[in-house]
Amino acid sequence: MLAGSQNVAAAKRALRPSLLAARRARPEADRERARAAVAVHLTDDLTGAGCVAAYLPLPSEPLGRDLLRTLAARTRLLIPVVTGAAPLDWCLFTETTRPGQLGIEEPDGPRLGPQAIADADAVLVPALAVGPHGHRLGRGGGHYDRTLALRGELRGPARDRLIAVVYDDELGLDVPHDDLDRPVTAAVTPSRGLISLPH
Ligand SMILES: Nc1nc2c(c(=O)[nH]1)N(C=O)[C@@H](CNc1ccc(C(=O)N[C@@H](CCC(=O)O)C(=O)O)cc1)CN2
Ligand SMILES: Nc1ncnc2c1ncn2[C@@H]1O[C@H](COP(=O)(O)OP(=O)(O)OP(=O)(O)O)[C@@H](O)[C@H]1O
Repeated sequence: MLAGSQNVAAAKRALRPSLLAARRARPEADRERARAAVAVHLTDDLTGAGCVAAYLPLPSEPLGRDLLRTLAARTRLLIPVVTGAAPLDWCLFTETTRPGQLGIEEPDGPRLGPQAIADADAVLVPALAVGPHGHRLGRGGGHYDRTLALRGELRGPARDRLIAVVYDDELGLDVPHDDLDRPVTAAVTPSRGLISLPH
């Protein structure tokens, strides 16, 4: 690894604990308000899509299962499955789920293969923070970076719809990044709504 990317990795590691602690400290009523607001911002925008990739949220993330149910009724909704240090695999959303690797729930249905990410018209991406130009801080597995790199290879350079879902105060932070990071093109927050991010 280059010295520069080692510094970036260390800077990312240093940022995560306070962001995770702030999420854990959010009262359930705030989380519920955030999930509901994000659903309002995304519903009309995404229900016209033929296929959307999202994720089964952890309790502290500002995305709710109600939005996933609404989307699944109207679009093909892809949900990730962690398979190790590789691009994420994908399943269609199912109401019943089981615990997967890393404590994240995963759907019960057949695996579609990592290349299914190329089918999505828009991708909802989990993040702990997002910079002003779309650089995102994830949980550190590199899962989404690998996945979005594969999507870029399969789809080519056309303008993409990669939407990070974060709380208001997590957008616009100074997020360290290197060449492996795949910037998102937009972010949604409870109060600010859906915002396009310039590269
Ligand atoms: N909802 C969701 N799904 C996702 C991600 C994510 O950030 N959020 N990931 C993004 O790449 C991948 C999984 N990466 C993960 C990396 C670390 C932990 C983790 O530290 N889990 C803790 C519990 C965390 C909590 O409750 O806040 C644990 O297992 O102790 C979880 C997922 C794929 N699926
Ligand atoms: N396209 C890639 N190919 C191989 N390794 C990669 C790729 N992208 C990132 N990585 C590696 O994955 C590790 C974690 O990266 P990083 O800290 O950016 O994860 P993250 O974006 O926070 O996590 P996630 O994408 O799972 O939300 C780093 O060691 C990084 O070098």
